[in-house]
This record gives sequence, C-alpha cells and structure tokens, in this order.
Amino acid sequence: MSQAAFPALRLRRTRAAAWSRRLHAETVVTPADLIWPLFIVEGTGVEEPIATMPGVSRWSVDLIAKRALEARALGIPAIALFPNTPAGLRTEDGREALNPDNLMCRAIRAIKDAAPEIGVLTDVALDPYTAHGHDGLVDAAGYVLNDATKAVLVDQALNQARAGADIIAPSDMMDGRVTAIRAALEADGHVNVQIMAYAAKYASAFYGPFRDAVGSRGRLSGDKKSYQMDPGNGDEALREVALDLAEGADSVMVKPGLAYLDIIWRVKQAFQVPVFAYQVSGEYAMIEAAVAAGAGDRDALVLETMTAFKRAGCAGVLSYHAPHAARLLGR
Ligand SMILES: NCC(=O)CCC(=O)O
Ligand SMILES: [Mg+2]
Repeated sequence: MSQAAFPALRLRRTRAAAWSRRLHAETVVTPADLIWPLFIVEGTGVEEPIATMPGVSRWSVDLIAKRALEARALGIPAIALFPNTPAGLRTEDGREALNPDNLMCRAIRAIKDAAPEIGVLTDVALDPYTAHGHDGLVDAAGYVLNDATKAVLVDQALNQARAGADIIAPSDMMDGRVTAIRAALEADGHVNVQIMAYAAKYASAFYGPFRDAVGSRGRLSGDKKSYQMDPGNGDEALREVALDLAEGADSVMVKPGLAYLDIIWRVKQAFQVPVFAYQVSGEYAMIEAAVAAGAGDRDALVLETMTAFKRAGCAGVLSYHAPHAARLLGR
C-alpha cells in the first residue's frame, strides 16, 4: 500500500481537535469491560481497610451485597469474590472450601438476593482455606499434589455453583482441572455456569497485597513456582491456554496484567477467544503509591492502563480500580 508523504500526510492533523481524537479512537473502554474483585470477612457491618491496598477493604456479607448494588449502579457487569477465612477454619486440607455455608457461599447468596443481574465470579483454589497458604494439598516434602488437589477443586467448584456462582474461575494452575470441573458442572445440572480459566498465571511478585487481603501472606511456606508459571515463559502460556480451551474453558485469563501485555496479545492472536487480564493487587498498589507520592494522576493512570488492556486484546479486566474507572467512564 502506498501512502502519501509529508506534508500531504500529517498524522497530527486528526489529533488536533478533541472531537477528531474521539472520532479516530481505536480503543474504547466502557464500564461493561470491568470485573470488580471484592474481599469478604466475617461479621455484620464490618469494613476492614487493607493497609497495603489503600482504598480497598474487606467487607462483611451484608456490606458485600451493598457493593453489588453499587456495581449495578455503575454499570459493572460482574464481581469476583475472595474470602478471608477465619484463622481457626484454616486446615492442612482446606476443607472449609467445601462447606456450603462458608463465607464465599453466604456472600454469593447475599449478592444474588440483592442484585441477581450481577454476574458472580468465584475463585477456585485452596489458598484462602489452607493453614500453609498453598493453592492445593501438599505432601510431606511440601510439593503441591496435582491429582489429589484436582479432586478437591471439583467439589469446591460444585459448592460454589450450588450457591449460585455464575463463573467458576480456577486459579490453582493444577493440570487437568478444567475437564474435571466442566464434567462435574454438567452432571450437576449447571450447564450455563461458565468457566474462566486462570490459564496463564505467573509466579509473580505482584501478588503481595492480595496475600494480606486474604490473610495468607504470613502462612505461605516457600513459593508457588512448582505450579505457577515462570515470568520469562511465553510459548508455555500458549500451551496452557490451548489446554484449558480444549478442556472446555469458556474464557481464559492472563495474570498479572500490565507486565504481561505481550502474552495477552499472543493469546488473542493465536486463539481469537475471550481473554481477560487480572490487574492484580501489586499493580493497584503501584498506582496508588505513585498517586500518594505525587508522581502520577490516578484518573489518568487508571484509564490508560484499562485502555492498554483492551488494545492488547482483552474482552475485559479484573481490577480493584473497577468502581473508580466506571465512575470516570460513566461521566
Ligand atoms: N486468585 C486471585 C489472586 O491471586 C489475585 C492476586 C492479586 O490480586 O494480587
Ligand atoms: Mg494449566
């Protein structure tokens, strides 16, 4: 294709006026692109601020229902739930994950009562329930067992679906769990419950504040490198995504977000499926730290990062800044 040369071609011409910039925008973010992750804690009327995530709190079940109403008012289609399980209920086998009256299930029911039109995404992994802070069952040497964990995750997913979850999101990185969860959901009648697989989840340093939020930081022995991915690996991410899609995932996630835009792009180009990014706790904290230091403007940083995720190919973004972004976008 031949194109004009300067001065016939001036790329600044279409940037000169605001109306024209809007007209030529290639990427548009709306509140419908957002999923809002929320932390749940026991009690009534409880809001517990999370020190490493200024502006983010844990909420008791009654107040979580209010957040769902807030999401609805802001045009946010879905929320994601993460429980801070009381210390006394954390065990080696994480069995509280299977309790039909656990914090997660009570929160799902409260949200479905208050705002049934809001999608509820639930995390499948054992880390908020285990005494050792790992996502699965560990053997005597501290290795996270794949197949034994997978069996528990299936029961955890069913427990969530029976409470009313709309999207089951396995974040554990065990091999083969999507097949097993899909089969169990079908057999139990949950044919329209979706699976969003955390397909390419990296062993990242950006999860620190999240571990504070769910209370697993001090517990974690060792690291998660035997199940989460090496940050240097890109081809392997495509294999992870291919496997989860073949197993029946409806959508896939790349996590963390901003440092992995190339992975999002490669996944979208290779598979043309719905890809979601998780802008994780450490990314949230970085933006807030920049704002607190006077080094950046929150509104601009939030909107620019959201736009970057969409440009890279995302169908949507899980972000702790979701309500803030929705407020900005709804103006
Ligand atoms: N399974 C969910 C997460 O691990 C979230 C991590 C974060 O926000 O840092
Ligand atoms: Mg996998």
